[in-house]
Amino acid sequence: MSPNLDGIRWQQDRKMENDRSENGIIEHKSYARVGLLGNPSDVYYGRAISFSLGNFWASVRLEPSEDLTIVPHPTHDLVQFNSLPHLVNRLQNDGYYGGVRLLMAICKIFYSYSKENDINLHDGKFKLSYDTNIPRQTGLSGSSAIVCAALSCLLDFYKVRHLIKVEVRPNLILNAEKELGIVAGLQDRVAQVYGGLIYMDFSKKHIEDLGHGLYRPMNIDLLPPLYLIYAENPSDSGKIHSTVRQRWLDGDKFIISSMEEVANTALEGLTALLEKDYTKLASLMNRNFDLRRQMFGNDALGALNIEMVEVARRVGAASKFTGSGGAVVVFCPDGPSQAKLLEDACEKAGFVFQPVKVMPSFLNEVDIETLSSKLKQTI
Ligand SMILES: Nc1ncnc2c1ncn2[C@@H]1O[C@H](COP(=O)(O)OP(=O)(O)O)[C@@H](O)[C@H]1O
Ligand SMILES: O=C(O)[C@H]1O[C@H](OP(=O)(O)O)[C@H](O)[C@@H](O)[C@@H]1O
Ligand SMILES: [Mg+2]
Repeated sequence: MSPNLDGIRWQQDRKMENDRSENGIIEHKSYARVGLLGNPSDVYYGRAISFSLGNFWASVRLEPSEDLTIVPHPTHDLVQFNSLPHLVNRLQNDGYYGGVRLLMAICKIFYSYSKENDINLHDGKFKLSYDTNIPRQTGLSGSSAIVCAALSCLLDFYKVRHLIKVEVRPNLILNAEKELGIVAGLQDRVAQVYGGLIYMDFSKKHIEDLGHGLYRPMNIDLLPPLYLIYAENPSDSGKIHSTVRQRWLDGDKFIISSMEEVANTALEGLTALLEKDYTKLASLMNRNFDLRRQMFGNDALGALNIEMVEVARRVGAASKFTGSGGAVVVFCPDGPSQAKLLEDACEKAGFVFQPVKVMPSFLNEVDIETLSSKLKQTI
């Protein structure tokens, strides 16, 4: 685009923003996330390093209104079908639910939290709608992106951003999903609330003393170029019930020690990133996935998911799941030529291959003020 056209586009964007703010309309985006090291130990008092992924996002729009309305999305909350096979096909691919229940759940959790903490909410009402381009069931945290963007809208509509600390917000997002029976941990929600690259420590002591983990934003320039692989229709992958959580609760020694080792990949990864020791980063990423595979087993992970990891490893790259499966994050130690080999291999295998775009932190001044002073600084 020419500089002149850029200028016109910029003015149009500003005009639209002004029009929206005059009408009291609030819009927030929340991005997908990549668990780079340590996941899923976040669910087990472990540690993680994750970042906000600019390639995909969800957006939520809040418009002041006479009634309180949650607007179904025209495609994600489809209730009108061409035929019975269309309905069945849709349920088989995407399940029964869209985002409406997520918006309702965060409204409930936000209200309860405000009440319990003597945060006064005005009587205004609103219409809440959403959109998302985060591929579903790919372990890129599409559900919490919708919840996170909605929470941000509520914070601004009720003007309580300064009263609900940044560290607490991931818990609210997680609680909204727990309310719906969605099994999840805090890692994703932390990355989505903070943006950028974050080191997280979920040690039992922190969780019990503070009610949340310790979260340290890191400079995104510490990251080498990374790539993302995902499957557009991730079939049955990762859906087989896993017994890992029960085994951990039952004190299974192998699961407990393996989870500690997974958590250590994040601790060692912190030093490796700070020193830009990318050889070490590659070995930690591989180790992280290998430990997951030993704990969960091939059936629970799914053949397609394992193939996504293997396709990268066959060209000598390091790879692991971004979340619980469906997408893989890759580091190519040999640089662009290796990435090209991988791109070709992905095309042959029918996987989508994309360079990763890391989103910088999007905390504003009001958000940062809610943080305790030693957690304000980026490491
Ligand atoms: N793209 C989407 N559009 C609408 N709702 C979604 C979308 N992705 C997830 N959800 C909602 O979140 C719930 C959990 O989604 P999940 O499969 O865990 O996705 P993810 O791993 O991407 O977070 C779904 O049952 C649905 O209610
Ligand atoms: O297993 C994991 O790595 C993560 O799984 C969940 O994320 P999802 O995007 O649904 O795959 C969970 O919410 C995270 O806390 C785990 O680390
Ligand atoms: Mg989810």
